[in-house]
Amino acid sequence: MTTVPPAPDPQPSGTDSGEAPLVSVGVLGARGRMGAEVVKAVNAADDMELVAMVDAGDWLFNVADAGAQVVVDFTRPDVVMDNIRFCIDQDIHCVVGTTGFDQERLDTVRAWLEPKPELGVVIAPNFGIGAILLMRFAQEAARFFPSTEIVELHHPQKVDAPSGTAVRTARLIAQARRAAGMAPAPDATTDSLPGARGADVEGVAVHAVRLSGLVAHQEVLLGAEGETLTLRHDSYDRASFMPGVLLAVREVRRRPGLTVGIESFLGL
Ligand SMILES: NC(=O)C1=CN([C@@H]2O[C@H](COP(=O)(O)OP(=O)(O)OC[C@H]3O[C@@H](n4cnc5c(N)ncnc54)[C@H](OP(=O)(O)O)[C@@H]3O)[C@@H](O)[C@H]2O)C=CC1
Ligand SMILES: O=C(O)C1=N[C@H](C(=O)O)C[C@H](O)C1
Repeated sequence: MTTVPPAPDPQPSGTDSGEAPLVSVGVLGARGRMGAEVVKAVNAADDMELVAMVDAGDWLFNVADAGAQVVVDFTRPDVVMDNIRFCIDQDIHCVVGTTGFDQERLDTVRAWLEPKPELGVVIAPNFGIGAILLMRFAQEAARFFPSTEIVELHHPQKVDAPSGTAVRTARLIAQARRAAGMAPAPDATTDSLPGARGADVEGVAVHAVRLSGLVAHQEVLLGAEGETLTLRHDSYDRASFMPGVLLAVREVRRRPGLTVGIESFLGL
């Protein structure tokens, strides 16, 4: 797919009317499930203009040639680092929803940004407001419950497991448990089939379900003697991620450096 200019705008810059200029946005992964939703959302936003859509096999320079100020990336964990590097080299701000970021990758992006103090990159494993609140609630609750496990449930086309959201939730819970000086969660299992107890993310068990009919869902199960607390979030439609994505596109140009998660944009 080559660069596809948006429908002509009667006042493309917004400046003739005295309004703020439109933010020029390029979308990477534009033909994918999330990318296509971002294209729709940007086209519907009256303060943005879509200047480039790029997918696998397309010429990445299209986003630079089209003058994108902000690129939104929903591609794949195995290509996203190259895309970010490219955007930083081209002085383009980046909003990244693609998953697969560990501490090493985040440190690498931070290092790439050092010589470009005016540039912003936002990397968020989940732009859904409910999912962000679930992470916060889980973090708050963790210190009160000796046991915490995570079950994430997604559509079967998802390429990574566990989900980026589940990994981040587990890390936040683990951090809260460490800060509270808690012992490891009780678990007497000595004999199980490999995988039966899920993945171990900093001491928190994470279980991944892939099921036709699902979109993106997560439960955090917390247990103490005689009681459990279950926190659950459901994204039934990818439209649920769009308010967060558009917020990040608006914020990224005034947030230089690397921002992980959009909690701070929401006042959390
Ligand atoms: N942060 C958040 O809120 C959310 C994050 N995600 C994450 O977003 C990512 C994408 O998810 P989803 O949209 O479902 O996946 P899709 O597979 O539907 O979309 C990814 C698209 O990117 C394309 N692509 C692959 N390589 C490149 C490249 N080098 N340059 C440009 N495009 C490329 C793919 O093409 P092809 O199929 O030909 O490879 C595909 O069209 C995943 O990591 C997912 O976990 C998803 C939902 C919400
Ligand atoms: O691939 C998906 O669909 C999703 N990916 C993100 C993740 O891995 O956390 C966000 C959401 O769960 C949907």
